[in-house]
Parts: sequence; structure tokens; C-alpha cells
Amino acid sequence: MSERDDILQAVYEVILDRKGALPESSYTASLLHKGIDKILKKIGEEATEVIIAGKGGIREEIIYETADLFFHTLILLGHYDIAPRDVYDELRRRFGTSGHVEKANRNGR
Ligand SMILES: N=c1c2ncn([C@@H]3O[C@H](COP(=O)(O)OP(=O)(O)OP(=O)(O)O)[C@@H](O)[C@H]3O)c2ncn1[C@@H]1O[C@H](COP(=O)(O)O)[C@@H](O)[C@H]1O
Repeated sequence: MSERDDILQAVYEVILDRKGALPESSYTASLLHKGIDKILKKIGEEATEVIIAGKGGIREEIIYETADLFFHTLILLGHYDIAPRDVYDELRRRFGTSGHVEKANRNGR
């Protein structure tokens, strides 16, 4: 898959553009402007909504709330200039390794 077809990458690039935008010009710009504590608060709220949707078991709501969580997590990555591909690389590094083995190799993290 090319980066152009990767929606997480595409949204991430919009988020980076919004870093230079006026807060009143967009939701993303206003959240970035409010700073890291507000970004983290939104992630906490969105994660809670994923949990509630997960308990409810309604497919569309789980998808909708997960998209909100992904989006706000991308804003966190954007805040720190961490590209989605860095997260993909970490997942690739873990791919094929059992979760139990991966945990044992975390060296106290
Ligand atoms: N994917 C999203 C996306 N997902 C969710 N949201 C917004 O995230 C907000 C979360 O909803 P909430 O009700 O929790 O938030 P709120 O009440 O508006 O905000 P708070 O007062 O709680 O902080 C809503 O305003 C949603 O519209 C998004 N806003 C933007 N994007 C993407 O980001 C791009 C840039 O958006 P703008 O920054 O608005 O131009 C868009 O083209 C989209 O691709």
C-alpha cells in the first residue's frame, strides 16, 4: 500500500498542516493550540467511548468511536511529529511474535 492510499497517513498530513493554522480555522488546529493536556484528555474521553461502545456490542458504534480514538491519537502523534509509519514499524517488529514472548522481552518497560 502506498502512503497515498493510507488514510491514517493522509489524515496525519492534514494534522501536520493544521499545526500552522489559526485555532479558530479548524477543530484540529484548535485542539493542537490547546496543547498536550487537552489532547490527552480527549484521548481519554474517546477511549472511554470505545469501551462503552464495546460493551454495547453495536458494530457501527464500535467503528465510529474507534475512528474518533484513532483520529485523536493521530493528533497526539502529530503533536510530537511521530509519523504513523513509526507505529507501523513497531507493529511490524512485533508481528509473528507471541504476545507472551514479546512481553517477556520488554526489558522492564
Ligand atoms: N477525522 C476527523 C475527525 N474525527 C472526529 N473529529 C472531530 O472530533 C470532535 C470530537 O467530538 P467531541 O464531541 O468529543 O468534541 P467536541 O465537543 O467538539 O470538543 P470538546 O469541546 O469536547 O473539546 C468533533 O468535533 C469531530 O468532528 C474529526 N475532525 C477532523 N477529522 C479529520 O481531520 C481533518 C481536518 O479537520 P478540521 O481540523 O476540522 O479541518 C478532516 O478533514 C478529517 O479528515
